[in-house]
Amino acid sequence: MSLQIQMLGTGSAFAKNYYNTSALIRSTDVNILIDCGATTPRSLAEIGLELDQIDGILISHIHADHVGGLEEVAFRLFYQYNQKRTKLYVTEALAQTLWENTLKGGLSNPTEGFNQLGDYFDLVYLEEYVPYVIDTNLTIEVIPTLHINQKLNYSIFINHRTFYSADIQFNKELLIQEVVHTRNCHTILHDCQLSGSGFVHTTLGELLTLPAEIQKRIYLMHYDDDMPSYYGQTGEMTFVQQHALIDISG
Ligand SMILES: O=c1ccn([C@@H]2O[C@@H]3COP(=O)(O)O[C@H]3[C@H]2O)c(=O)[nH]1
Ligand SMILES: [Zn+2]
Ligand SMILES: [Zn+2]
Repeated sequence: MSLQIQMLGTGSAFAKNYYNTSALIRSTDVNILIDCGATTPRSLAEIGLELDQIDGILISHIHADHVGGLEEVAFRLFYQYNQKRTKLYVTEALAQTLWENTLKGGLSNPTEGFNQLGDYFDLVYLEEYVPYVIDTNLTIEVIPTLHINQKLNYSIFINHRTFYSADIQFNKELLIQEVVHTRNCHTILHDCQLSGSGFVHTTLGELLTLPAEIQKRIYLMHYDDDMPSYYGQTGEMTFVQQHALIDISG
């Protein structure tokens, strides 16, 4: 069984040298996208993956660097790919706000009679903390995490053993207790704000307070353009590079 994560982008919301952070889960049988920022369609084109080769899209939260490419994907699947549909993995609450507050303006179409998210995507509602089996080799689970006060946000477990933070404020207890001690995740993909105070993201300084044994499992993503100047300053953690493939089959 082959299971890999390919980073489509590794940059922060404001990075210009790196695409928006998003990832492709590539299993033997399916390709599942985690988030779809404004730059994600370009990154997919660069790796030669057609939109109709994506079996589903999982959304963490509705900031534009995570959902800004969804309108393009929806339109292109419909108009360029012969009304091809893909699955959208979301909690019901997130689906509601994703449509009402992000996509409705562009995607609603009175002529076609389109006025809901389900007119473009096959909605698969995820329950928080409930593993969802995509196929025999791939299970995903979303857990609510804190990013912006009172805004829906999810982090993701892949096959129980890989943790994808998406955008979160530092949560040391979650990482130590749940991610490492309870689940023994071998791979942790974590957002990382390199300078300044965190406020809505996890900072490099915060991640450096983790034990080395945990740092060894961490790939840093969602970084700013000054990332190269931090080489050698990330303890046991590694910057994941755009388009890099990480084997998570273990
Ligand atoms: O309360 C707020 C809300 C937002 N922001 C900035 O806007 C960005 C939106 O995308 P992001 O979540 O990747 O990163 C966020 C931050 O850079 C912030 O600093 N404080
Ligand atoms: Zn972001
Ligand atoms: Zn965000």
